Amino acid sequence: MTPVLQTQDLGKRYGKRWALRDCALDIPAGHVVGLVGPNGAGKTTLLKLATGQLEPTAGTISVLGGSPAATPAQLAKVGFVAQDTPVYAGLTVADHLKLGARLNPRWDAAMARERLTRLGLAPNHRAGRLSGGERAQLALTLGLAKRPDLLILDEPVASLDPLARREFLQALMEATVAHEFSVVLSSHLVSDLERVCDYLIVLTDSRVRVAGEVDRLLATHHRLTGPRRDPARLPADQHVISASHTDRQSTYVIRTDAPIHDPAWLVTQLNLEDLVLAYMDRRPNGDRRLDLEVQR
Ligand SMILES: Nc1ncnc2c1ncn2[C@@H]1O[C@H](COP(=O)(O)OP(=O)(O)OP(=O)(O)O)[C@@H](O)[C@H]1O
Repeated sequence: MTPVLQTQDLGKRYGKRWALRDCALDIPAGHVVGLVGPNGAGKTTLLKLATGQLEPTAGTISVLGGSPAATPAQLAKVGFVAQDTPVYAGLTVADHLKLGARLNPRWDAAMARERLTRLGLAPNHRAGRLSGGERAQLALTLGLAKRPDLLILDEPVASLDPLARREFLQALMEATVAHEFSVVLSSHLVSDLERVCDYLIVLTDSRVRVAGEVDRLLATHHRLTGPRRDPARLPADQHVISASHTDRQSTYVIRTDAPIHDPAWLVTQLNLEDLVLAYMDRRPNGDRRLDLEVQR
């Protein structure tokens, strides 16, 4: 099956500063991909490269097997809702639906109408007078109604209240099941990602730190707690992701495919938030053997 997103040595530089570099991804179709990382990590840059709004400085990127935004057919396959959920301030809600129907070959008019009615967005309401959250709901509805093969959402739920966030993520999940499309969404809200994502990318300092299916990542990462131990004394197949020590105790987050038999360690499983935080931990980490791991 054609990957939804494939990059090789992908990089983007603004002036002298790399916003994204050495990015290698190969994401199969059919996933809801969570993209997470601190402010300024390069998430929006990656999403804009994927939608053809930015050109790479280095490397290559292919989306659904094609060059981003290269042809009308490619544009029709990819939906994008930007971080600031832009809408046309002078147009009404109904105008947006008419425009969507005219511009998108697979437009789902019934779904868009039904969803906006349920959300209480009146057709004659000017978009410029909507609240931030209502504007986001309009933009997200347009993204869903486009019925793309890949929907890219840059912090889609940031301006929504908790109930609206839950409703949107539920609708997104139902739509992916019903219409079998892929989603890439960035968010700082790991609990939201935990609810909907089955594939994770962690970006920090302009680089992909980890990428892979959530189940596999959770099965291969563990927290080890026990008597203080130097990282050099860990088995070679245990790759240190993060480490912290007190005088007597060490705590490691490691990645390994092998079972852990050492009785000195208390081994605990991680949840998605633990995993993300371990990769985002920027404390100096002595003998860190691996800080970049990409899995399919
Ligand atoms: N147009 C631009 N010109 C110069 N630098 C830019 C530009 N856009 C982004 N950057 C820089 O590139 C880096 C990555 O920015 P990006 O917006 O991709 O991060 P992000 O992970 O999406 O951050 P956030 O979580 O805060 O939205 C940042 O250091 C940012 O200042």
